[in-house]
Amino acid sequence: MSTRIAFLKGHGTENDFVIVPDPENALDLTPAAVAALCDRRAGIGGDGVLHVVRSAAHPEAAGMASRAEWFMDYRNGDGSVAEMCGNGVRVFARYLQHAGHVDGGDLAIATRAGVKTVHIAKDGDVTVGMGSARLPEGAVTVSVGERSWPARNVNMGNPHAVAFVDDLAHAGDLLAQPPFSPAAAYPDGVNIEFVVDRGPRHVALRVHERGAGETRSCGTGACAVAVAAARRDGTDPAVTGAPATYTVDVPGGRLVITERPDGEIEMTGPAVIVAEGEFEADWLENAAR
Ligand SMILES: N[C@H](CCC[C@H](N)C(=O)O)C(=O)O
Repeated sequence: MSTRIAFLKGHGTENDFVIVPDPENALDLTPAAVAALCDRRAGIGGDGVLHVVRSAAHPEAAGMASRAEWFMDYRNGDGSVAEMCGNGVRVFARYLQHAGHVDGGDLAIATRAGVKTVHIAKDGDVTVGMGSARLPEGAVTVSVGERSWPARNVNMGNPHAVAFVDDLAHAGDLLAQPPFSPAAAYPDGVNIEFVVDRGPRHVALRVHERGAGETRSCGTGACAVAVAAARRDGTDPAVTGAPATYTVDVPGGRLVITERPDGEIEMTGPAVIVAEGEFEADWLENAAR
């Protein structure tokens, strides 16, 4: 019997993750190993992996170790690396609390998009300081079948194209990534959100995520949608001087996004640890071949 490796399953509004605690960064989590873990038939299953590493033990996070003890080494389910995962940070914080590494309240987590401040509330919700959005210039178009829409290019540390549509069904089956143009707008790929209105400052989305396909929720995507909606609605906090709060319904639940006049964006939503277990190191090695 080979070494057994501990894992947990968690989700944030049904964006689900395989959590792999590895404080000393001892595991060689190759893209193939991540894809094997995320395989919903032959593996554990998930939209991505949250590799839990002490910041001081990871070359990409050592510089943040004085500000954040833990580094979220996030991987998409296809094995690719992404700069940031908003639902992932909430679940990561919940794991740190579950494992006894932190109490509730305030903590900081290192990510590839910098150190994020997190608050674990007593009511179970987790709030993440997501930083501010960048809005690259240039028109972008996304298409599904015969339909095309203008999209807002929003970067939350990772790239998003936000399209406002009349009906979320117009996004089709989202089995493949919708075509976008110009290709140069997103040289490293893109997460594409389709958005409808549900009421004043209340929207709903579907999303095709880079490296994961259609997911039940995308935290950075919900932030990108709130930012795009505020620019559309004339509620841009940098212009009005007042915070803009949007309720964003995702297929897996509800997120609340507040953008402040200084540009800082906060996202609040649930985070749940569903199960924990072990897998055989030999299994992963063979599955990842
Ligand atoms: N697929 C995304 C990363 C995960 C984002 C999403 N799960 C979130 O909660 O922000 C990307 O490649 O940029």
